[in-house]
Amino acid sequence: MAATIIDGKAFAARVRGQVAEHVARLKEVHGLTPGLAVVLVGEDPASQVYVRSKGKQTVEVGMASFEHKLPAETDQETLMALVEQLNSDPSVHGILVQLPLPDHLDEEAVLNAINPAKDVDGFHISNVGLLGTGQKAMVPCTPLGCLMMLREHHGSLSGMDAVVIGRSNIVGKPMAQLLLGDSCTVTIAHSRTKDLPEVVRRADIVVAAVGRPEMVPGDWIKPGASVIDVGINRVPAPEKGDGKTRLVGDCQFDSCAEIAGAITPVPGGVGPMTIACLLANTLTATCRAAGLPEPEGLTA
Ligand SMILES: Nc1nc(=O)c2c([nH]1)NC[C@@H]1CN(c3ccc(C(=O)N[C@@H](CCC(=O)O)C(=O)O)cc3)C=[N+]21
Repeated sequence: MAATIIDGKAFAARVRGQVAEHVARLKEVHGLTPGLAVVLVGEDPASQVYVRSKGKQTVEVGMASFEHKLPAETDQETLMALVEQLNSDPSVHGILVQLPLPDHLDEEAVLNAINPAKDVDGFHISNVGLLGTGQKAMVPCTPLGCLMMLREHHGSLSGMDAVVIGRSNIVGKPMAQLLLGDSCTVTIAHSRTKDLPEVVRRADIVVAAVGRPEMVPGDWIKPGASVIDVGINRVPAPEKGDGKTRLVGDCQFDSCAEIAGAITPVPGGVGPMTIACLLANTLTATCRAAGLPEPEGLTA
């Protein structure tokens, strides 16, 4: 195996350490405690696990954590009213509404009701526009975490060929904007892309964000390229026993690791960085709201 394994778990722990230092100083010097509110509608077990883990890490870095669990049948008005309440609560600096929402709810309307300054997911239309025009925005956590790992590994990304596989609003599109902001030549590939293997073979940086288990094999990868695997797919693992599952990414780890220069594992890669960046964004939102200088190295 030739590739450097980018340890997202260790990187995320360092980011949380930096966040915790800033939080301690905010408390001591300014009497400010950053607060993150997470809203979960419904009882999806995977979502509950993520929300619990976010809440635990929020408290560990010294922030206040507010969890709002609403039943699956919650109506639009009730959810919008909760968002309004959090918007006007001075102890809440960041708001995250866990996605996906149940089908009967209007996701776009809910996300756009969040005060953009508290929009730590970066999904509000004005943050999307700010990012797209290179202005100061709240940046989506997963792409921000991917960018941090790439910058750490490469230093400058200027002039590199980057291929983002997947065009979602949560990962693919903002990832492409961030890479463009760091002067990569960016291609966004998707399900209709002609000759995807050839497109991917041109890339110095591959970001796989499609949600299809192990769809990128090693022979699509240019030797020495950096592979960032955003996929978190739970698949059956009969070898572990009846009904057992395991997590795999969108890339075939072993074959890609033989050819790549660097690769993120699943689990232990992008996932932990996503949560660390959520905490970083909450810190950033708190500093901006208070008119204080932003933490260095924790923003795009
Ligand atoms: N508004 C919103 N913002 C989100 O950021 C958001 C969301 N909704 N809905 C759900 C997805 C999913 N998500 C993950 C974060 C961390 C891990 C993570 O840390 N995963 C571990 C493994 C966890 C396990 O073992 O299941 C890892 O990759 O090492 C996974 C998934 C954030 N999401």
